[in-house]
Amino acid sequence: MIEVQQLTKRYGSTLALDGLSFRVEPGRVTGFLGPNGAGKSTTMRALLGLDRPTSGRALIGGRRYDELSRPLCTVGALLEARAMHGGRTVHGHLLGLARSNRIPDERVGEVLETVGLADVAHKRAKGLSLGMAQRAGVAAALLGDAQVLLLDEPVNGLDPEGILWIRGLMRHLAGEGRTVFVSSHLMSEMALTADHLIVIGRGRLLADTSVEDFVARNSRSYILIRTPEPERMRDVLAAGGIRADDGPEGVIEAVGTTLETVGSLIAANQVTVYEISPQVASLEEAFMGLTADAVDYRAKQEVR
Ligand SMILES: Nc1ncnc2c1ncn2[C@@H]1O[C@H](COP(=O)(O)OP(=O)(O)OP(=O)(O)O)[C@@H](O)[C@H]1O
Repeated sequence: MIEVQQLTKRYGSTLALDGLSFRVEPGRVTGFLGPNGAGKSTTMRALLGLDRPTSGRALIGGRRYDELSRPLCTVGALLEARAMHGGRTVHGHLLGLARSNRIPDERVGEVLETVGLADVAHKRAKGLSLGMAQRAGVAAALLGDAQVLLLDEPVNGLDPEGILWIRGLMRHLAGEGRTVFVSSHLMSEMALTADHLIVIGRGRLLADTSVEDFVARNSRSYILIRTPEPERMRDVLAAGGIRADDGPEGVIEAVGTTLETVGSLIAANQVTVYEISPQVASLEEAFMGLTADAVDYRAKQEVR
């Protein structure tokens, strides 16, 4: 379990985290979402003892990172894929990590198999593709067989096959009862992978919700109608008990109805229409709506 309590981090005049609190439960994949600069990496770094919070606490299994006796066996983390020294082999890098954490040498072979790098284990890090480096980073995170896993943008640099693999791996690890906390700036990716979502913006909590609820609340569907007779169309819809919202560029959005119902009303009342089509607002749009203020704030800050 991960607990973040009233976490605040200030870098000079930048307030990166502003009293952030949330918990990440075991047995499920929790997506950590926010636009660029929201504070995701800062939170992860605070959890891993790489950044000292200005105030508040970031705990793993009830302890600060620097209080853990065998950190790698408590929390496995993937932060920066290119963190390996270019001259070392993947095998050498993992062996060094294993030995400094009192993890048996055999474990290195096991994790290399798990991430599909057994064949390139003796290649130097600088010769690896970004996708391979990402897999090597995942291998390091798995090395200590930790109950808590922190993955910062793990799909970065992976090809479609790699993306499917990492999704499957995260689900598998959560299925084993582990706490899996994964950051991303893509809502669509998280909707496919995560069970639960923590959404932040400007270092503050914006949402703490199940993916199911987020999808149910934000997948807005409607029938788009483009017509040269908007007033008549509105009257016809109102007479049929259908709500009509104003869409962009003068279109009408009929909510809570079907294409068939609207089509029949149009035919029965002989309204001229240029377009009638079903629409579903994407999760990405819903996410952008939720975080819009946070993004605006940053843009304004940068202009100053
Ligand atoms: N070492 C640092 N010194 C100064 N400011 C920093 C430092 N690290 C982060 N920040 C600032 O803190 C804020 C949060 O950054 P952070 O990297 O945590 O966001 P993020 O959500 O991980 O973004 P991204 O998706 O772009 O990685 C940003 O405004 C960033 O510019």
